Amino acid sequence: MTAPTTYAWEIEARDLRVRAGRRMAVDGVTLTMGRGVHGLLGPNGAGKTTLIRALATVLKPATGELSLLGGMDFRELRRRIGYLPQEFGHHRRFTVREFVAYVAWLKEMRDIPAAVQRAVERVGLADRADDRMKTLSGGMIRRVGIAQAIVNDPEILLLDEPTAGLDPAQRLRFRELLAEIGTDTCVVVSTHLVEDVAAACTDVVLLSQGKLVFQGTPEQLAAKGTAGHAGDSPIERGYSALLGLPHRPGTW
Ligand SMILES: Nc1ncnc2c1ncn2[C@@H]1O[C@H](COP(=O)(O)OP(=O)(O)OP(=O)(O)O)[C@@H](O)[C@H]1O
Repeated sequence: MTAPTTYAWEIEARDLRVRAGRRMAVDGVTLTMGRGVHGLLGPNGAGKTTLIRALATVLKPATGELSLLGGMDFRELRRRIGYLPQEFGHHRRFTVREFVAYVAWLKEMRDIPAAVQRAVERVGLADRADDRMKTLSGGMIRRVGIAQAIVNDPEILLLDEPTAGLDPAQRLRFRELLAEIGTDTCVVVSTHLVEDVAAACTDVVLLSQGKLVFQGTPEQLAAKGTAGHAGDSPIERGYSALLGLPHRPGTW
């Protein structure tokens, strides 16, 4: 049984600063995120991974406030969060089922076999559930990563570049799954693929150099762009406009 919701937002950050090494990689971010799919965008080094790691309670904020699910102790919080890191470590000799069950066990779940079966089915790996991880393709391993993140039906789901390594058909299915999960969960998904955001996100959060540049709907982001900005689609041009990237063919 889940406790009744007693908070206004699943995620609430106020003037949040988080260090990565010696650098303040998240540098004064204020935002709120509720249910829905929040696409976290930004150029390399913008601070997306660092923000997600702070939301996953892996990194402790240097200053500012971060309230997750209304504030509760870390152990309880971690049971209610799902997290797919960018570099997803797994045990090559574990089967898919063993690995997802192991994560469920770490989260102190009850009725683990049923939850594992459901998570594995949701990512389309039921027929590979008893195969060892080392026999899977890169895209399938990514899907196991998604399965372990959703096995506890989290209230906050954090996915750091989950579509890396997925082929186009898998990406489409993944977007559907995100939309499904986002109806009653706060999903934060970092990506470099602006078209993923347009197709799957209810809300876009754009970071640059550790600061929040924009938060709004994909349509509002698209409306920021003009033909003079870099990009193949309205939303990419909106992204470029907010980052001040002019259209300059032949340059990086
Ligand atoms: N462990 C570390 N030590 C030193 N600097 C770090 C460390 N981790 C991250 N950084 C720096 O902090 C900044 C933010 O990094 P972060 O990984 O959060 O960005 P990102 O938006 O996820 O980037 P990418 O899109 O390339 O994954 C970068 O300048 C990065 O070089």
